[in-house]
Amino acid sequence: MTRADAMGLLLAFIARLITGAQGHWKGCPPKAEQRIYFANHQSHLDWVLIWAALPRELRASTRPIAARDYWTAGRFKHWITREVFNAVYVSRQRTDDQDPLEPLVEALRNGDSLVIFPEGTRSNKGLPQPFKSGLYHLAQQFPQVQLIPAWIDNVQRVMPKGEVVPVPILCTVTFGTPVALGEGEDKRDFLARARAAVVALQPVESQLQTSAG
Ligand SMILES: CCCCCCCCCCCCCCCC(=O)OC[C@@H](O)COP(=O)(O)O
Repeated sequence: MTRADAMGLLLAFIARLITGAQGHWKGCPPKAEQRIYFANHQSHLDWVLIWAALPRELRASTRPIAARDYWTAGRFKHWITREVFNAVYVSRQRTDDQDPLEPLVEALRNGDSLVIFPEGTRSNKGLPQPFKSGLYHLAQQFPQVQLIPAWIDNVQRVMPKGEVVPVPILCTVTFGTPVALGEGEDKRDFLARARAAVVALQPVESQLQTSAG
């Protein structure tokens, strides 16, 4: 076993410890078909929880989209995303001569499944920020790929932005019904609908907390 494999197992173990096991597949079963999972983003553990919730045989072909500026700055961050999780890096700064979605398109052409956090950054509010447009463009180009919304609950309290040491607390990942781009659907409408599909998966107890504080 390589060091990267061992790190993967260790992180999956930690994720299971703090989440009390698997995800809740409410709107779709885990399945070997090409998918783009999209979720709210509050913590580095978000990706690990989704990954740990997948059946082991689907993990190798399911890849996180990672911000290039953040995850290639520093040897450990680069190693863990490249070697352990086979991340697809995306540039968050726009340049004129390059399509930021190109690496994602290539991965999808390859048949890989992706996990995207369409807010593009971690937020510490209860509800997700508006979604960036990448998800819409990918939905247009890859109509055959299933778009699966997911809500990750409570992780911000395990490892909020700025914290290094995780605090054990129960977390859940809930997967919803696939969302499809409507024929001729407007970009803004689709992105708002996709975000609403994620928010709708928030467990009731946690909705109460969000609205209370
Ligand atoms: C227990 C020790 C925890 C170790 C954590 C290992 C984490 C591996 C995480 C791989 C994550 C890949 C997905 C990242 C998605 C992404 O790239 O979102 C942007 C944020 O990331 C950083 O940007 P920001 O929130 O703006 O600081």
